[in-house]
Amino acid sequence: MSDIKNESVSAPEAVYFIFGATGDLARRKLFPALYSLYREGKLGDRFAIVGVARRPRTSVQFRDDLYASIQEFCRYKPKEEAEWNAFAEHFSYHSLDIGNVEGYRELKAHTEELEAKYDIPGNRLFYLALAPELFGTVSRNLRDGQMLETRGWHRLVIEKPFGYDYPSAERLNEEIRHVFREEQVFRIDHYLGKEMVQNIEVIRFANAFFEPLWNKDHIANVQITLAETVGVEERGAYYNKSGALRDMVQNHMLQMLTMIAMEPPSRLDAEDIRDEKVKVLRSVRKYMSGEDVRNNIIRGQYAQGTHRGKELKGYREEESVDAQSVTETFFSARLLVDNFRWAGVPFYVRTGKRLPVKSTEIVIEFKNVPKNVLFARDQELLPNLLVIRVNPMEGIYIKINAKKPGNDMTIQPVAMEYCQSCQIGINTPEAYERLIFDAVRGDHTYFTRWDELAAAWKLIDPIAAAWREDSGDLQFYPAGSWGPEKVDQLLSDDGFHWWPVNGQDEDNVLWVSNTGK
Ligand SMILES: NC(=O)C1=CN([C@@H]2O[C@H](COP(=O)(O)OP(=O)(O)OC[C@H]3O[C@@H](n4cnc5c(N)ncnc54)[C@H](OP(=O)(O)O)[C@@H]3O)[C@@H](O)[C@H]2O)C=CC1
Ligand SMILES: O=C1O[C@H](COP(=O)(O)O)[C@@H](O)[C@H](O)[C@H]1O
Repeated sequence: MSDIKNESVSAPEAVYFIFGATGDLARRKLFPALYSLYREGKLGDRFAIVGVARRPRTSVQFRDDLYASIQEFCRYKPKEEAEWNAFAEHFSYHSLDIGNVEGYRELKAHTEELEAKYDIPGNRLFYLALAPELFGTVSRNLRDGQMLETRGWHRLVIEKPFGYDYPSAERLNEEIRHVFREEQVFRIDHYLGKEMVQNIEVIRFANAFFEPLWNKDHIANVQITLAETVGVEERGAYYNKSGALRDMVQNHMLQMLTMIAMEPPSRLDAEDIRDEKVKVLRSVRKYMSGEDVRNNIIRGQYAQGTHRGKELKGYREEESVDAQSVTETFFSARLLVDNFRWAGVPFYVRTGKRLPVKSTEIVIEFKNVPKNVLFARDQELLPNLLVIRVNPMEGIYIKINAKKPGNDMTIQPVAMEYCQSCQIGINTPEAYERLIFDAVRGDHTYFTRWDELAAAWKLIDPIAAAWREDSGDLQFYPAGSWGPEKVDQLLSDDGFHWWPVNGQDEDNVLWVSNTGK
């Protein structure tokens, strides 16, 4: 069967394999996503899910783990025993060491039984919730263990991080591509599954308010913030090698930037959209010298601090982190997109752990009207803002100037807010639900194509190289603060400042809002 996109509203019949089924990602994200899809009738009845990992586990124990995961992390809770059993019976567990090809032959026999039981025509989706070093081995052994010899489609879903730099990503890609074609590969960036990231296209291209203004003539700067309150938690060993640059910037931050900056695609088709995104990444100015990197990028690491009265340790004291580590837990940059649309418009990005709030927001700051307008003579006009709230609040916020009621011409900024999460709940459906559903239907739109990924690494590698040469620019910031002090200077040098996130200023004063908050 060909690997064509299936537009139907429910998933085609398939066996889903979760490699890494005993791991954290499966427990916190994948099982809950599968249950939500089931509850919404999107999986139908003809499906099977096989958990694969090394440790011995019976299918009954596996279903107990599944139940615990749904109870803790899923937005739906099991209703009654019969309903739960009807779902859980689709799950089974297969213990296998990724490197052992014999194990795949046993898996094949198990899968064929499931396909016969549920009348599934050989469609197989392999989700690799595994360390990336194992991707190549799994791909090879799926082929050598004859797991790809059916008449149905075969798709591979892979998690980030995809490589450590461009050369390692290319090697990884080669290993996978010996077995799977590009159109069979779905590289996850869960930010692309978020409601408001997908909404960027609609906000931009379906509004006469914004579309004509979306360029250097009308936009002064763009600010993308991805702030987290958490530290590295128990992922110190992974994070210490990755840092914010590889963990967040190479993927989520650049993906949001491309959605904001891309040209309208000729069709709303996965390949057309991804073509436009690649063009943006190729237009982002590369910082090749140490001086360019120092002038445009700030990296920081959290030191001891406090958050809401709680004492927090510094990064170097975290579990599995080297006491001399120079890994950045904070990144901020002035990025430039050197094309006709964006020439000269700074895109300021910042992301960090142990910041004061959990918030992902994109602020579009518009250029001001000419200052000689009569009423603006003796008043400082604030710029118009469009704020796209991505996470955890979801919505759109517009700030405009209006006359203050009264006899004179005093101008005040007012806000118009569409708070989506207040109305329909946060992140509904969750990113992983959308992405699993898209992958099983063969829709690549919100997955990263290889050339996108390659272009992103080519932007990141020179920054990492400059940092390796000179770690002297690492700035420490107290946990619970907004990062190194210098991060404000990045904008003030250009005559701008960061807009507060979550609609709050530093003293937690809410902005004017028509929702009455
Ligand atoms: N956790 C998260 O929130 C996120 C994770 N990711 C990525 O997802 C992937 C998985 O992460 P996570 O779940 O946290 O990792 P964990 O360490 O929690 O789980 C790893 C899984 O891999 C299995 N495994 C490891 N080696 C083998 C092997 N040789 N043969 C068979 N199974 C093996 C483990 O099974 P067992 O121990 O039973 O052998 C376990 O199920 C990683 O690439 C990570 O970067 C990406 C975004 C977020
Ligand atoms: O991919 C990752 O993302 C999370 C943040 O995701 P969010 O959806 O909660 O905003 C981050 O904590 C983690 O370090 C990173 O690997």
